[in-house]
Amino acid sequence: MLDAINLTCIRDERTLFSNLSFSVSAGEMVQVAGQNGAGKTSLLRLLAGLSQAEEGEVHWQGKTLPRNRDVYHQDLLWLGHQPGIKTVLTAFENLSFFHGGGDEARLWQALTEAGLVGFEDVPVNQLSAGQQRRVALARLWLSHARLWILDEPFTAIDAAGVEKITRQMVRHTNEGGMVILTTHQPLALSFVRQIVLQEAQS
Ligand SMILES: Nc1ncnc2c1ncn2[C@@H]1O[C@H](COP(=O)(O)OP(=O)(O)OP(=O)(O)O)[C@@H](O)[C@H]1O
Repeated sequence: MLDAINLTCIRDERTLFSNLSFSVSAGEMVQVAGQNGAGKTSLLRLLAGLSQAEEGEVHWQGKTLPRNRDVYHQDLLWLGHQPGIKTVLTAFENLSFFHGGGDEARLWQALTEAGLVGFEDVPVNQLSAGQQRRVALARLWLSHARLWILDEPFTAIDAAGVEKITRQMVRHTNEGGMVILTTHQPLALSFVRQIVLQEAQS
């Protein structure tokens, strides 16, 4: 279980949120919502352990992130705003880099699911914006991480791609995984819990 406990986040002398507490359990999908600049990415980065809250703590399986860092890194799949891929490498090389171990069949399955077959040998910097995003998202078909934290996964993705990624997120939660995401697109899923960040205070 992930617990956010009394989180306060201040950026540029503005309090984005304060005393924010919630928990995410196995099988849950949570959407962090709010207008541009409300603090969604800032919250996701705190949850991923990439930045520190001014106050409060994030716990994974009952322990603070600093005390549980190794386990957390194994259990977490973080896909940030930036695709986080190496643009001089091909799609296939990127996926091999993230999920080495010689299981080429799984890499090909992920490339297929992500709609990248035929483009696997093209350097990523020659792919379209949506295809580059798909290289990052292909990890959703490779990862064994229990917790997925996804910042705007649908950016630059076409409608068919959005549907496919959504199905994969549902499959993950049905198997006991957890998903925390931000998206400005409506999610056609009734069971998604929303955490709405209100307008920033000055
Ligand atoms: N490292 C930083 N230094 C200074 N200000 C920051 C930093 N990171 C974020 N901010 C500010 O915090 C506010 C919230 O940013 P954040 O990216 O969390 O918003 P968001 O809700 O994800 O927005 P969007 O919907 O546009 O992606 C913004 O006003 C931003 O300028």
